[in-house]
Amino acid sequence: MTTTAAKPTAVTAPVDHAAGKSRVELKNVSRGFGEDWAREEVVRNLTFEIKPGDLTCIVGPSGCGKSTIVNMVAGYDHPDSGEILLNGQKVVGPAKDRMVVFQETALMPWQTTFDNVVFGPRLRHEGSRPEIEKEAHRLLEKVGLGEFKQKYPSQLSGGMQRRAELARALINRPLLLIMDEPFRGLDAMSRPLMQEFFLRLFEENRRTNLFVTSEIEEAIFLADRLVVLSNRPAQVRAVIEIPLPRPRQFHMMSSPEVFEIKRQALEILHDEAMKSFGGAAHFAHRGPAEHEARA
Ligand SMILES: Nc1ncnc2c1ncn2[C@@H]1O[C@H](COP(=O)(O)OP(=O)(O)OP(=O)(O)O)[C@@H](O)[C@H]1O
Repeated sequence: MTTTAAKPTAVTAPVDHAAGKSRVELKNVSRGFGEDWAREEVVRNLTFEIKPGDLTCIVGPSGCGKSTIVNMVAGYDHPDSGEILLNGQKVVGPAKDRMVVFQETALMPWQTTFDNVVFGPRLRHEGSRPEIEKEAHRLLEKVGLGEFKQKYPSQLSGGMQRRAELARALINRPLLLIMDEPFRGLDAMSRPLMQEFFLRLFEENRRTNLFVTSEIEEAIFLADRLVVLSNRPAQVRAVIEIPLPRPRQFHMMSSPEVFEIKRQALEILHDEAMKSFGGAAHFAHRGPAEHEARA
């Protein structure tokens, strides 16, 4: 199956006053795993801000600690030191004001797309049943799944599943939408369609967004700001503003300023990747025999 829609359907939305007004601050956040001598520091003194109505992209080398950061912002995990604030309030646990869309589908396979979307609000008895269902219908139309409401997740393509997840997150009207490599694993046709679809959705109401990706082009295309991370332990290596106007269009990606931003970010990422390969490169250069002889 292929992704069928690249533009959110025009459906009148109830006013969401919270969208686009939330600020997230990470202040000297550190996190490690393991006991005593075997403890590994994964995030070190991380400080950055996600401004209201902005899409902030975290980019970093593979395994540097991006999901660990997401888990802490979502409240699934806690910093060892430092703090995370949402509109000045310390994040102490998961809540529906911070919704996460992960790269793996989290849709319940035994429920229809519609039932997946209404699941959270129904469980929490938020509003009347007709209200919840009306909003679910609206959101599913919005994400282009109007005709797929009664399908099960396995009957949807990867791109459709991500859109269903978006509807499921958005029904909670989160103050912060967190996307953890949501388009990883999509095929080469679906990924740009999803990027454009997601951009249009974001640009409609500018809900404050934290987006994690390891694709630098995707980050530049989507973001207002890139937070470029170091190798593990993750630290902020650079914060790069993306001066492209909105609505974003693919043709903007061939401008000289995008080329320069890409060069800057790739230089840092390459530098960081080389650090993790440092030991291996040194080993390869001298050869195993020499190492064994010295052992
Ligand atoms: N709960 C945990 N217990 C022990 N180690 C953990 C835990 N969570 C993460 N780690 C370790 O932290 C490191 C960073 O993992 P994380 O998934 O945050 O990185 P990432 O940048 O998201 O990776 P990728 O680019 O592969 O998605 C890894 O070495 C991982 O094993």
